[in-house]
Formats: sequence, C-alpha cells, structure tokens
Amino acid sequence: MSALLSVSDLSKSFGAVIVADETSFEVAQGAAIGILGPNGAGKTSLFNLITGAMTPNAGRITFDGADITAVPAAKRCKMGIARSFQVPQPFGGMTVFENALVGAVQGAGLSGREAEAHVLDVLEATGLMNKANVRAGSLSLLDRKRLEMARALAAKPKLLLLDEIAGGLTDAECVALIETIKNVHAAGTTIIWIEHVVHALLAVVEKLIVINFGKKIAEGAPKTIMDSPHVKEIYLGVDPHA
Ligand SMILES: Nc1ncnc2c1ncn2[C@@H]1O[C@H](COP(=O)(O)OP(=O)(O)OP(=O)(O)O)[C@@H](O)[C@H]1O
Repeated sequence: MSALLSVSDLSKSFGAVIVADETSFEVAQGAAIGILGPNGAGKTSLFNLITGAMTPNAGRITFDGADITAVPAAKRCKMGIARSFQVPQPFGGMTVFENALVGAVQGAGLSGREAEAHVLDVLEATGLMNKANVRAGSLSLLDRKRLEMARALAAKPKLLLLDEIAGGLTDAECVALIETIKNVHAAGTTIIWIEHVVHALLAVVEKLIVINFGKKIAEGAPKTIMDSPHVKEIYLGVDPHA
C-alpha cells in the first residue's frame, strides 16, 4: 500500500517544551493507526501539525502525494484531512443536521440536495439519524462525540484524525463508538486515532505509535508494542526490573 500521509523529521517546540522531536512515520492508504503516550507527550500537537493549526519549526508533511507543510489549514481540510476535537466543539445553537452540513459544505465543497443527502448518509453511519433535528448543545456526551465524528466525516476526508474520542464514555457507549469507527474504517477511510482508552484502540487499529516528550519511542504491531517493557515503563509507569 502507498503512503497517504508521510511525516518526516517533524520538530516543534514552545521554549523548553518539545512537542515534536524529529518525528517521522508513514500512514498507508486505508490504514488505521493508534497513537499512545502520556499526558502532555505531544499527541494533540501532532494533530495540530498535520491539520495545519500549528506550524512546525522543521520537517516535512506530505499528503496524497503533495507537500502540505506550508499549506493553510482550510486547504488541508479541502484536500481531505478532517479531525475530531478532544473536547467536542459543536455549534451548540445549531441542530445536529446543520452542524454536519457545515462539514459537507465547507470541507467537501458540496451544496444543495447533494450536501443534504451526504449529511443524511453520515448521520446514519454515526448513529445520529434520530437526533438530526436536536440542538447540538443539548446532546449527551456520546452523541457529542458522535457529532464530532459526523462533522469530520461530512467533509469526505481521506484521512480522519480522532482525538480521544472514547474518553469519558460508559463501557456500553464505548462499544457502540468502536462499532461506528470500525464501519468508517471498513468503508475505506484512513484513520489516525489518539486514545487513552487502550482496549478501544486495540479493537480497531493495526499499528501503534508511542510518543513521549514529543519523540516517537516505538512503532509497530499493537501486541508487540503493548508487550514492550520500554513502553510499559513509559506509558503505564511499570518498572521492567520490578
Ligand atoms: N500553543 C502552545 N503553546 C505553548 N505550549 C503548548 C502549546 N500547545 C501545546 N503546548 C504544550 O505542549 C505539550 C504537549 O501538549 P499536547 O496537548 O500536544 O499533549 P497530549 O499528548 O495531547 O496530552 P493529553 O494526553 O493530556 O491530551 C504540553 O505541555 C502543552 O502544554
């Protein structure tokens, strides 16, 4: 499989705080990869760098064959990169349908009937069809998380970035969300998923990347990574010599 996204020697720091330290990795077309790392490791910053919300100090990002390192965020969205936010950010006064329509119009460039039909497909896929006319501000946490994904999917992304979308959900809600994400992946969308709820991540992704202090410290098959003493020490706080 060819790489949809390629991150090469990406570095970013804020004074002494290093959020990306010569980070390199590739994401194949159609892949689903997970990103793990302690709080403050630089995971969300990596998404900010990929989406263009943050400018790197050094390094290169290529997407779908084009160098996007200097491409503005709005254009990257139109090129096919969409994200969900760790803290859901719906337009609270608008309905679920209207929120997703923003993604379809602004991100996918659709209009009229075509945009509406696409939004209905996305609401169906994300389990929000029966909430289409509900004000986003009155949704439960699960539905706000679903709406984050719906708004991103409405932009017809080639690459979907999910930022801690399972956090704060009950076990049953988490199971429902995993099914939705699996369906999105099965439909061909490439996914990068930052998540602290490891069992949710492991149910979907075929590769894990572990970040600590902005540095990629491990990358590989989920089982190999989760069994790694180095990863256990850094991520789980387990002393391999104990
Ligand atoms: N714009 C900024 N200015 C200064 N410091 C920043 C900025 N953005 C992020 N940081 C700092 O960079 C570090 C990494 O933050 P980031 O949100 O990327 O971590 P994270 O791995 O996503 O953490 P969490 O798991 O807690 O969400 C933190 O110490 C954060 O305070």
